Amino acid sequence: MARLFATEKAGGSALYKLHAVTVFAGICLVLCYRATHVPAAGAGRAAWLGMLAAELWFGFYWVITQSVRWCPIRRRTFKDRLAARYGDRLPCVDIFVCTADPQSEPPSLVMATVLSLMAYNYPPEKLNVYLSDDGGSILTFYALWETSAFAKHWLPFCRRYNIEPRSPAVYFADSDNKPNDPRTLEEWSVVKDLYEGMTERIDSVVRSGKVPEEMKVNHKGFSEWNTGGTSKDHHPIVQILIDGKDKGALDSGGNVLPTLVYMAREKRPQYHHNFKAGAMNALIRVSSVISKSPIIMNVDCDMYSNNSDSIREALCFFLDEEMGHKIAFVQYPQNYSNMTKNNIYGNSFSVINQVEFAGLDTWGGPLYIGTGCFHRREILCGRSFNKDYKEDWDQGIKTQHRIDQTEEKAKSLATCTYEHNTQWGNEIGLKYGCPVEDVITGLTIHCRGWESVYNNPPRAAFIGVAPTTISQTILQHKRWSEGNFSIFLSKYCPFFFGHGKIRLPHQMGYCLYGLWAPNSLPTLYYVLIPSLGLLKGTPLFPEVCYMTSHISVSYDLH
Ligand SMILES: O=c1ccn([C@@H]2O[C@H](COP(=O)(O)OP(=O)(O)O[C@H]3O[C@H](CO)[C@@H](O)[C@H](O)[C@H]3O)[C@@H](O)[C@H]2O)c(=O)[nH]1
Ligand SMILES: [Mn+2]
Repeated sequence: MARLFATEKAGGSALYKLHAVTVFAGICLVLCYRATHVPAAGAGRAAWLGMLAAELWFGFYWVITQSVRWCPIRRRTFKDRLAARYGDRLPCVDIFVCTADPQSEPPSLVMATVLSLMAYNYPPEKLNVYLSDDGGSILTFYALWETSAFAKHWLPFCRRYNIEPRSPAVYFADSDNKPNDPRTLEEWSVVKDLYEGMTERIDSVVRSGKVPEEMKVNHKGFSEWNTGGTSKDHHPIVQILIDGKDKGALDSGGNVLPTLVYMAREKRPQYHHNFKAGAMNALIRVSSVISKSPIIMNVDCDMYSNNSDSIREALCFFLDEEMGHKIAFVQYPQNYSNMTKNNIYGNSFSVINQVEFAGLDTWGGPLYIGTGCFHRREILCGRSFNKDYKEDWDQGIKTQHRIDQTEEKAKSLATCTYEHNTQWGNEIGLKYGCPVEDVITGLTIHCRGWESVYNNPPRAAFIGVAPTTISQTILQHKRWSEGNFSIFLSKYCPFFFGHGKIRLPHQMGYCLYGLWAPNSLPTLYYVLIPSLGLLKGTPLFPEVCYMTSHISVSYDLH
């Protein structure tokens, strides 16, 4: 049967290997020189040996990086074959969006993300969007309620004109998207006005910090906030704003709408909430009584969908007859739209996105990086690889139940104590206790025998907001370096934990990130000591000889 995706070697690999061989020779020569030219004691020997140690480290680290550079591959999907083979008989998909704070993550932008996800080119009755609000804020709930109303106009508009991207914020901000045809223009203006009206209302409610009383009568959900409570101390809240199974919930074009759910898990000061991993695990459970789709996709609230075909592309991997049964998750790259002119903080992750993840894909797949990722529910919940296991792509809750009963059941799954004495956060769901919960979760999935796939289509699937200041950048890098290093030092060290479970280059690939933090020490040494040596007149590098026309000048730094 024709494959649903193709795997190709990335171009230029032979050239790269040639280059790597020369670099390797260079490294050997440098180390040789260092080892054979150690100065006498007192003439800078300590500094020299330090240079040797740093160079040994760099050489070692360079070898580690070869795992992800040696033979990158590219994946290409065949959505037309998927369509021909399955038509609309596709699995249900649950989409999880995490937000934490209405002040630093403005609800109007979160809602643009939610709308872009609801508008996927996918049968709406099979789509369920969940928003987890770790801020437990009535402002975010209000914004989502507004969104549920606007979606009735936005979704049919997206479909009718097949627009991209489907985040209204981004779409309307680009004046090139303004249609010329007068009839279309009229509809465009109506939808744009509705969108701007909604955004203004949300922003003004967020600015004032409270929802006007007359708005609160519009939905029973607002009463959840009647009892007081703060963002760190409140009962669990689950509100199904749109029930996709309700035959009466239709958009303005008469089509079914995707299910839309608001969740704020219970928070109490005496219980640790485990940050995003805790929110994700609560979402896994809550969704299991509302939709229970076999596929779970998750994104950060600032990452809108830029490509409405991403679900179908991910399914080309999962539903592929030959390889699909091995694939646990499909990871898309993190792309950003707000890069500073010269990308001075290196936030675009071009090397990771273009090279390293494609390189990791050769050896068993990219890391799970917490956003823009499609998982199989069963595997995220702890299943180990077994070649005879057949996924039930039909699973999911398809019949309508009473909303209030479902909500009550869901709430009981989002309490602080639910996970006590269970394997949640350990064997089941995302792992707790690590600043990069995503990476360690992905590692355990790989070690349970599964593979992952990296999909980087020409049209970016997700676009987010990168840190824009040096302090935000440093904070983020500190968390990532610290998190990956703590994995390296823990019992999950890829070389030991992964031994016999994942291939050596795959272990090396994981360690590349695990060793980011210690890499800083030799780097610091290498930028500081030679400069100090220069001031003191201690040479740490060989003499450089210039050949001018006739005479040869020997140039020494001291
Ligand atoms: O207690 C919390 C803290 C954070 N979040 C959400 O988690 C996401 C990521 O948090 P953010 O503060 O934006 O961290 P980043 O450094 O941007 O996140 C990157 O790094 C994290 C750790 O590796 C991954 O989980 C993320 O997906 C990845 O985008 C956001 O949507 C937050 O709203 C929660 O839901 N609850
Ligand atoms: Mn972020």
